[in-house]
Amino acid sequence: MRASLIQIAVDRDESVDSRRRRAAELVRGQRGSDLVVLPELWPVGAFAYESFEAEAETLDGPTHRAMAEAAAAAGVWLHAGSVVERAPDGRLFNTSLVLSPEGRLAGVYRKIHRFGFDKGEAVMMAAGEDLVTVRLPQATLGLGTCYDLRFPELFRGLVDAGADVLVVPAGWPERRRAHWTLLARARAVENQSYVLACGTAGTHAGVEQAGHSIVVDPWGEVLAEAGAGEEVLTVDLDPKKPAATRDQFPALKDRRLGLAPPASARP
Ligand SMILES: O=C(O)CCC(=O)C(=O)O
Repeated sequence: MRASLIQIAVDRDESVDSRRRRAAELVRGQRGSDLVVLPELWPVGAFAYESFEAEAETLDGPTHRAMAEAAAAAGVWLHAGSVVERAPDGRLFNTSLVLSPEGRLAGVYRKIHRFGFDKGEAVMMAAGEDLVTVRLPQATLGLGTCYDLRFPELFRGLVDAGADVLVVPAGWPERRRAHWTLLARARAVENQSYVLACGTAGTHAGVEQAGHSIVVDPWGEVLAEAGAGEEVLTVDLDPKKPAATRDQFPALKDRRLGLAPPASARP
């Protein structure tokens, strides 16, 4: 199973329309891959909070349309990264779209953990509530977005729902790049799953992006890692490897759920 991560540059000098056209062209160029992944909020920029309202799209908006056409033209499954979605009730969500090789909408994931503490995304956007997996012929994708990577229970929930390839689009800042790499490897090892973590390059809203998109196998080995600039990272995955790893080293079977709280915390 061939996966290509498109680490597109999100710089403040490029318009959203231009980047959307460029992203579509990059996706079209990935014919031969089975799965293509774009990063978080690449049309607008994950930190371009002042543009969120103006660039918000309905689910069937311009990014969806452009990406559906590009996925169908390339004949690939496309995790189209995320967009600022305006829901019918007016709320904004950080929403990821997965498209089939025919351009059909196969999955919608609204980011569950919003970043920013008391500002930015955390106050401007509503939180998703639902775990999302998407069944491909070769694998089951489990979806997370950027800051979600810090919350292991989300990914464990995805594994319990059958995921074996965890896909994490992001707009991760350079300043915390060491966390990005460490957390991607941790999520792969503890869940005995592939992790495809696709970030952005460039600088927008004064935030330098980490780049360094990374593909980790279910044993925690880094199969490929991008540099800082715009780049397409292509890697071949073995769809049998998550199950083989779980058979050979069956740590997931040793989970102890529902442990009692410490005696001192009991009423
Ligand atoms: O957790 C982090 O350090 C970065 C998270 C982030 O930038 C995001 O979720 O947009």
